[in-house]
Amino acid sequence: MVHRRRLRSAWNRVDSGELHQAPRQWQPWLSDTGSLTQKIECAIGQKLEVLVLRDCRQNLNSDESRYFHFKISRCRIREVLLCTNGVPLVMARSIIPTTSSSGSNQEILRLGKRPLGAALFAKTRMRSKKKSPREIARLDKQSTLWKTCFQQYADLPSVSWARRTLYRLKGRPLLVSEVFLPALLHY
Ligand SMILES: C=C(O[C@@H]1C=C(C(=O)O)C=C[C@H]1O)C(=O)O
Repeated sequence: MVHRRRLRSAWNRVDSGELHQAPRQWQPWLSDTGSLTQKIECAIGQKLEVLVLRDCRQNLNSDESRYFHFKISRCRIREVLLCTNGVPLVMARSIIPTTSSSGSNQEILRLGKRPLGAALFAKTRMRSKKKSPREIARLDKQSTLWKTCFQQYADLPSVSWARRTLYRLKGRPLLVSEVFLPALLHY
């Protein structure tokens, strides 16, 4: 009998004590619970540039399918680089299931070059008091997310620290993965 090879996942819950495994300089970025866009813009003292690499319906990678218990295989995926003065600071990949971008969410998620955080952290939006579940990972060339991001961003360092957060927009899930790039440490 062929046993399904258990998908290797490098992800650990940030509140499971794994944060101290990360390099000290990445820990505040991995654990911050507010808007990443706002945190970066505060650090750089100006608005971020959002370079949209892809924003279309695609297949999930194996890690993401497993995260959603294989219930969804194809949905809207948005991949961006958050830059300042043309220098990438973060690569982000957001999984937006069809059910999460329908109804009144459809207009809210019509983003273009606006950062997703502007929708998720809008003052007008009631935010649930519950903390959004957060995982962190040390990505290398064997990591599923590393391989997925490298297809869109060839300058991705061979070892990168990342986080992924399950946000909810009007109760509907969005999985946001963010890979931190070396230039962010200049701020
Ligand atoms: C979720 C946020 O939005 C940021 C912007 C994104 C985008 O525009 O696609 C994706 C992830 C984040 O880095 C945030 O600011 O916290």
